[in-house]
Amino acid sequence: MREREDGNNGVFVVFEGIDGAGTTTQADRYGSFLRGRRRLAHVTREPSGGPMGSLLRLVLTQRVNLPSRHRDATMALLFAADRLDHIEAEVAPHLRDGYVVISDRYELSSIIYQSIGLEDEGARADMIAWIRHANRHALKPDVTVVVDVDPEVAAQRRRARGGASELFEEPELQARLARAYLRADEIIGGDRLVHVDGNGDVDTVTDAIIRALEPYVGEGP
Ligand SMILES: Nc1ncnc2c1ncn2[C@@H]1O[C@H](COP(=O)(O)OP(=O)(O)O)[C@@H](O)[C@H]1O
Ligand SMILES: Cc1cn([C@H]2C[C@H](O)[C@@H](COP(=O)(O)OP(=O)(O)O)O2)c(=O)[nH]c1=O
Repeated sequence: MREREDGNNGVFVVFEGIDGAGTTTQADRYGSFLRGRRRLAHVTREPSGGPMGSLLRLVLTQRVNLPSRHRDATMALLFAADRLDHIEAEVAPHLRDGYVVISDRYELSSIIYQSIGLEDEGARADMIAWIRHANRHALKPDVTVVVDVDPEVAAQRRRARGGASELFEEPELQARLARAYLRADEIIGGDRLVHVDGNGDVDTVTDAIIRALEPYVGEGP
């Protein structure tokens, strides 16, 4: 356990990937693995369960519609606001208490999803810089795990999971998102990021995640 400059003792881990990559499954399993090793672990997700996160869930399920002209920017601002609320209400208090906090999605989702609609490289780079600026007060994760999965595999898993499809769940868009996640290091160079192949069965992926995170989280209390 480390005493960080910001007074947090815990470790902040983020799981990222396209829809159906298995991040929810793997975040839960990693939390259970840590608890089995007698570590304090708290699993959470974005959009959060707070007021802005609840509004975002209504947008994602298309029960609330945002103005179409600046939808990406509006979404990025809502996600950034939800993130600050999530940190203050849930992430930071657990880190202060020494927990490993595992968030299913965080800033990288905003960077990738809210810029993917821009075809022009320059316009996309500008948008990413603006999103990062909007998130400048958000605590940096100690490590982000990107669970890379072929879009066809993820689509199959979403079908098996069932439920209504959400805002971003179109095959062509998901394929572009998968390519963007593979290149995440180029986008957020400097931040600690590890890639794990998420195409295997659940246990194989969990084992790979445990190995990849060991240098950052450790195994013992
Ligand atoms: N490695 C895996 N192999 C097969 N099915 C998986 C795997 N990981 C997750 N699933 C299943 O795929 C569906 C989507 O997984 P989920 O964890 O909800 O994905 P995400 O949170 O990334 O959208 C769920 O029904 C889950 O049980
Ligand atoms: C946190 C975050 C999520 N999202 C999107 C990604 C997902 O499509 C959706 C989260 O929905 P969720 O139901 O959690 O999807 P999944 O379990 O499949 O990951 O919100 C953004 O576009 N920007 C963000 O900053």
